[in-house]
Amino acid sequence: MSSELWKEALRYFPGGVNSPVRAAVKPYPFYVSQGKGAYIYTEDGNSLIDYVLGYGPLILGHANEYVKEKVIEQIEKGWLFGIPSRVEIELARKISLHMPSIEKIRFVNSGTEATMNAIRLARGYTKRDKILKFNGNYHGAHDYALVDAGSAASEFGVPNSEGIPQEVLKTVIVCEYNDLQCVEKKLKNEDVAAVIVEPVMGNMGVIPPEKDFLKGLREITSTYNTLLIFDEVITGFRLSMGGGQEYFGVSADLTTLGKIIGGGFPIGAFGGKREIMDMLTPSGKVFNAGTFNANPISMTAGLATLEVMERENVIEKTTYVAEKVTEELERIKYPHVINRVKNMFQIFFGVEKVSNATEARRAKKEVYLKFQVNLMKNGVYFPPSQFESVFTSLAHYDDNVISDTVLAIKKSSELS
Ligand SMILES: Cc1ncc(COP(=O)(O)O)c(C=O)c1O
Ligand SMILES: N[C@H](C=O)CCC(=O)O
Repeated sequence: MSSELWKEALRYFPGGVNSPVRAAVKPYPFYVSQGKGAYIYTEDGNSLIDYVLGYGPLILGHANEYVKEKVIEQIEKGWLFGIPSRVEIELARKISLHMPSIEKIRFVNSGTEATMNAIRLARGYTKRDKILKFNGNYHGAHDYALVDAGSAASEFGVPNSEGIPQEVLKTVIVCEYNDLQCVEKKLKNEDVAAVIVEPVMGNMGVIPPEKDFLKGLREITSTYNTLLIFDEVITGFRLSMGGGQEYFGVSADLTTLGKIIGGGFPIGAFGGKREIMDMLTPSGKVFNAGTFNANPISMTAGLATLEVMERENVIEKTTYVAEKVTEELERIKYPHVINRVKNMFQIFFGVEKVSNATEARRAKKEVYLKFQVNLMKNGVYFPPSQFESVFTSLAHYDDNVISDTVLAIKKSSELS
């Protein structure tokens, strides 16, 4: 039973969990025993249609057969060598085919490592110390990212984590998302190595960039010789095969990836212009290394996932599901706004517009939570936090899954 497992977990893990957002499920986290397709199955004998999908990586759904076969084939051959293997080249080739701004890439093990290293590389390349990020953007759990951070950092009231040296904090400048004037002013007055941005905010709920925001960032950063880093850990291979860059028609100097490119196994990557990437060790003097970098299991699962995505028009199918689900959400009587970009979305109650983190924080979180708990009772799992995104997968592209979701929304909409 989940209740018993939870009691024991509280003995072993701080706050009972190994990543804070998992503790946001009310009244206590359910424990998952299995996942298949669009469904997860709990230790309490319940099944739920899963719209969290491991917080984004599982764009094909749980335990996809093709990915599973490929991973098992790789396991038969061995799972870690600390020696290069063919599959890392195959995955790099595929990524760079779809994302031409990535001329060279380094595989690491999480989105956190990806952004941490991309920032270090930007500093090494520009010989400047400062970076600019946006309020509510989440770039992982390292020191330079935990300033006005979204996701669980906002959910648990610590957008600015304790334990980060003042010297580090002095190097991080924050602007409001969609505020180009702020960016222009800061870049004019300070020597900034890089602007790092989520092309669509997916860690304060979902917040799209306003028209010309990303293009504006491109222009301003070019003017001041500041690098533009697109953090596409969520949006890469989700908004389009070429990520947010292709979708919005803006090219970044450096790109960080994670989630989907590992097919559900631990992954991170950062890549970009050849002349910048060549500053990395061993060709250059900006250090990065990792025992598990480019491990063959994550490479294989990622490659298999991208192969399915190419074959099966996954982005359009997952977008269709998101359209159907949000059409039903629109019918909810309680005042709300829904932000959706392709196959990622979130609903905010009690506000008329959410275009940045400050506005997202004004939404009625308690109403969202009530809705989320109602949905769980009716067989659908939305993120347990207002500050996460709802995701759809290929496995959701199924009439029964969609109609059961629509029914669950109807039954869960009494919120006053
Ligand atoms: C945009 C973005 N960047 C970076 C990260 C960090 O990735 P990871 O959790 O794999 O460290 C996340 C999610 O956690 C993310 O959504
Ligand atoms: N929003 C985070 C990543 O996108 C959620 C994952 C986590 O914090 O465990």
